[in-house]
Amino acid sequence: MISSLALTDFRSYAAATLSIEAASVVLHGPNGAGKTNVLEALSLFTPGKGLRGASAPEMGRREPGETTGRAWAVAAVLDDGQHETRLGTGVLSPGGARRIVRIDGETAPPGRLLDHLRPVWATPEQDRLFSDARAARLKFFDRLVFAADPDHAASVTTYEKALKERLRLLVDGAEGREADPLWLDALEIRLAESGAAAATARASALATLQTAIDARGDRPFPQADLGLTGEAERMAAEGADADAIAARLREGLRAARARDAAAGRSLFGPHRSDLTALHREKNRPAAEGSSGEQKALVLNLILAQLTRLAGQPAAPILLLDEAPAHLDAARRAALFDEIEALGLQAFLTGTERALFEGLEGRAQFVRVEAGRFG
Ligand SMILES: Nc1ncnc2c1ncn2[C@@H]1O[C@H](COP(=O)(O)OP(=O)(O)OP(=O)(O)O)[C@@H](O)[C@H]1O
Repeated sequence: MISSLALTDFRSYAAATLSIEAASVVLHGPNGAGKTNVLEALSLFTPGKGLRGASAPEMGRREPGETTGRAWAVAAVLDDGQHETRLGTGVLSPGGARRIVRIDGETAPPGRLLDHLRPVWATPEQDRLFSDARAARLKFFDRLVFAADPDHAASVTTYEKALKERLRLLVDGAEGREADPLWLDALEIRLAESGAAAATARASALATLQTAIDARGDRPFPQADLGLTGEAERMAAEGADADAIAARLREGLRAARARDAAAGRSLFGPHRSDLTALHREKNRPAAEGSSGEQKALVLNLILAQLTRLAGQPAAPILLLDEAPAHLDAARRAALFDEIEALGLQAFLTGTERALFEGLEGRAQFVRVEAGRFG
């Protein structure tokens, strides 16, 4: 577990350290105190832009009137009972855009963080996940896939880059500038291969998550029947191999060229897939549910994710922003019991300590105020 955290010029924190003594940590304090900033700092111990999807310069502390974020650092000690690992990330110069990662003092590729820690987060933005825009939902799901299957991020990045290039060529072609047909073919091959890999990883993650949801029963949250729209994902779920899926994607991409060029958008491919969920008990689409119901479904999905990650060598940690929002007292209590039963480390935020009554005596309570720990 993480045994200490140090923030230097990160968001609202000039210099703050927190020594962690319990598996669960409750951060409570008024609005704007800096609670979410702590979760964001912890979410940077995995590749990517963290829980707010922010850029590195945004995270550097700015005094009123300052336009450039300072050089910042987040450091943690990970203690597995046998030995300690020091994890660090930050930028070295004011406004620096590239965050670097250090493990035990050595600069390391961000992907190496996955050998040590797998943060999973739930934020208030997900309260309407199922009625939100499709792209946000797919991104959420891709992150769940990636946490257990790091290659998935590379497939998605390769795919998205090639998709942009293909569209540029097609639009250029439509405007009369000659598009190199060989280059277009090459891009579509790359799209088909990375798209098939991504769809296969998604289908397999979906099956594992559904099994975990089913095994969890309905404790403490309602269950979802998950699905993925998208032809490639359907083929993968039915057992088609990557070559067959890639061949189908190539065919579809080729057929979509004229339409994409005219629309100025890429209308075919697994970037248009979607995660669907049915509230099992009510037999209704999750999208029709209230914020509280959607939150409960998302939390069940996140708990299922944690169950499947628990089998892996790198420890999952749970970051729950505004955890008690939308949850009634019974669900809150059940959530706390569940976190303890999973034996994982969790960081929870909320404005009132009283909302975490069920964790009194079981968690470490930290008062946060104006970028300081009380
Ligand atoms: N780069 C930055 N430099 C300085 N302060 C920042 C920076 N980025 C954000 N802040 C400040 O951090 C504070 C927000 O912190 P945070 O979102 O963690 O609050 P919170 O305790 O989670 O609040 P809430 O309960 O409203 O969600 C704001 O006061 C904001 O101005």
